[in-house]
Amino acid sequence: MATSQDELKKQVAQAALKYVKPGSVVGIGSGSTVNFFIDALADMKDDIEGAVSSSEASTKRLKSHGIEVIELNHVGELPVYIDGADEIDEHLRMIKGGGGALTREKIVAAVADKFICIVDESKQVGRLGQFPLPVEVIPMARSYVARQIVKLGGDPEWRQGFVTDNGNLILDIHNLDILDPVQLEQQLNNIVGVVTNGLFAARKADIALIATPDGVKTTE
Ligand SMILES: O=C(CO)[C@H](O)[C@H](O)COP(=O)(O)O
Repeated sequence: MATSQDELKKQVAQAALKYVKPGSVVGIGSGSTVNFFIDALADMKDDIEGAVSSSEASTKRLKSHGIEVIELNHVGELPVYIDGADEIDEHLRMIKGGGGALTREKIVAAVADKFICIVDESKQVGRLGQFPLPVEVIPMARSYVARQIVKLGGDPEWRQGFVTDNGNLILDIHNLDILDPVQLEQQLNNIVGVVTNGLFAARKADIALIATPDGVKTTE
């Protein structure tokens, strides 16, 4: 019988537990794969100091398991950050932000010593860019930022009705030819009104755990 995608997500979430250091604070991403990780982490809650969360949704789930959520500003060391991705390439560069939590995810990832990316094999790509690239934008800059994105060759689409945890909006960029992810990440961030974008190329993952029907594969 074929392994379901949820089963793969559960397996990769379980495999990530071995990277959690007893006594430490754990950085937690967002999304359905991370939800499985949070559920698995609940069994270890007495062995960790707590968690730093990258979204209101993850905070709620962590608290529902009785896992203490600590404000990032109160944390000195964050050995690992565990998060999913919408796409990941062979260099462990990613597109993230399908759930709209990209800015807080990027902040927590920046603080962490190691970024462990947990995905099922459907997220692996040869070249980033099939998944629309999310950009978090200050609301009053929406039209201006959209015009600048068109100049870069992309087709921005306003994720209407969606508000980020930071009170901003999301433009999803379609049809972008991403030749140099590091350069594009910087170019997009340089547009006034952009908070950040979903390319995780300058700070990519350190380890990818990829769930396949034959087991979880590790890439470093
Ligand atoms: O970046 C994210 C949220 O902003 C998620 O990590 C990404 O969308 C993957 O989610 P899922 O595990 O549900 O496929």
